[in-house]
Amino acid sequence: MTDTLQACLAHLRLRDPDQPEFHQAAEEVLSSLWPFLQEHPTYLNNGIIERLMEPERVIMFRVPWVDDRGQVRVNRGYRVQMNSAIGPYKGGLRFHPTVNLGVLKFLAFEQVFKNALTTLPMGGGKGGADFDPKGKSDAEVMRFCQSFMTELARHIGDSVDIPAGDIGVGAREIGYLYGQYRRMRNEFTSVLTGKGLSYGGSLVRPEATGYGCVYFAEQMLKQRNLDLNGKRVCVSGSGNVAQFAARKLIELQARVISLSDSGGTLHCADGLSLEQWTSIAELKNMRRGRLADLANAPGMTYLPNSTPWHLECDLAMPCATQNELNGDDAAQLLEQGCICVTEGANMPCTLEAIDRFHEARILFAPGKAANAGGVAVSGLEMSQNAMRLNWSAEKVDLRLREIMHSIHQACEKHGQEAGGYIDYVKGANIAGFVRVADAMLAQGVI
Ligand SMILES: NC(=O)C1=CN([C@@H]2O[C@H](COP(=O)(O)OP(=O)(O)OC[C@H]3O[C@@H](n4cnc5c(N)ncnc54)[C@H](O)[C@@H]3O)[C@@H](O)[C@H]2O)C=CC1
Ligand SMILES: O=C(O)CCC(=O)C(=O)O
Repeated sequence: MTDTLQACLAHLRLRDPDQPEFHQAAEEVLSSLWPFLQEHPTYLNNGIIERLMEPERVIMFRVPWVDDRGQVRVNRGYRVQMNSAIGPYKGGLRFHPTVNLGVLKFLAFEQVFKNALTTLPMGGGKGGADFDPKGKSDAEVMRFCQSFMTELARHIGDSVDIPAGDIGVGAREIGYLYGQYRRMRNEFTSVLTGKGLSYGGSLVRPEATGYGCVYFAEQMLKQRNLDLNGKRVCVSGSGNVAQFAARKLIELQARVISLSDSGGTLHCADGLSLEQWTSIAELKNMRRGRLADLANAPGMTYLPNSTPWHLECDLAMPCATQNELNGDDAAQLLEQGCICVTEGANMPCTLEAIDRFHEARILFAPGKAANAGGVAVSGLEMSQNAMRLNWSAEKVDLRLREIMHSIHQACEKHGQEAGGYIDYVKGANIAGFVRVADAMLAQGVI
């Protein structure tokens, strides 16, 4: 399998032909790692690549539940336990109709490298279901979560596998999932992160992914003696990551000129104010509405069926979902003068888009580095739970900043190119890989 990069990728495609997202994530990682692997043949000779590509375990299960009309519904649930060489499996749960094994394998694979970059002892995993919480009542979501956890509970534990949120799984879902686990096991442990503050959650966990992404962008700009002050930033998405990225950007005097959802883009040419941000957060988190509902709000223009990438901006922060920014979008961003792209979502840019950013020598950071703040603070939530105490928001935020800074340093160290350009993709992949691969080598062929 490992004779050449192309043979390796061809083998993966042949083995699981219906998993294009996983192939894409593998291609991104392996292409940038390949020269390093040639220089360090021990990894290839010990089958590290073959083992990294194959999940340690995949759990797939039926999730039956009853809707508000009394009808029995069935969804498919999953947990991909990808790699536990450096710690228990850790990674979110996604509830979205597009969830399938290939999507979760790509997310779990990315998570392995991301968690290693945080320097905390966490392996990688990801799970979820093809359940769509959109349009469901709270009672339906609760019954679904209880059924999902009834099966998942036998495969997780605070030293085994610690899930958290992702798309479609926020505070409400984590609460229902945690309640069911506690009821079944009769124990109060750190088996999930992203918990509510009243039952073991950490301050700053809800904000951490978005804030961390902005801290990372600050470090990137610093490379070129720039800062966020006055910069126009296109943010996509309007969920957890997008909201808190936008919030921190506003705090740091940047101009957030867009947010989006799957229906379209909200354009705010002057930059979102804190009041506008608050009304959007309330719409999304409390009323679970669509951005189209704000079409007539003052100072904002709603662009139906549109992504934000044609808007004139200095920075782009894709924070919605995978492959939301393609090669043509990248070309448009470059044409409009964008100098920095920081991925808040997991794999939001296609391989073609990344190639364009690299060719143009602009700053580009992959999600596994830039959005690692969320899982990092999940790790801090686990530490606080284990010590049975709570840290202040200031303390958690400071640790988050330090971790994002150290990830940036690791990218700089391993991603240096001729002329001082930093290839953050290469840097993040090599730094994450070495930590996991060395632990695998030390533990023998398992
Ligand atoms: N929540 C977390 O702590 C972390 C999340 N991520 C990643 O960040 C991304 C966003 O996740 P969250 O904000 O947690 O989820 P969320 O469920 O809170 O928000 C998802 C957002 O994406 C939008 N969206 C979904 N599909 C879309 C599409 N096709 N086009 C445009 N918008 C679309 C939704 O409308 C929503 O605004 C995902 O890629 C996730 O894997 C990464 C690291 C941590
Ligand atoms: O906080 C966590 O454990 C998971 C976060 C996550 O799913 C991600 O980093 O993509």
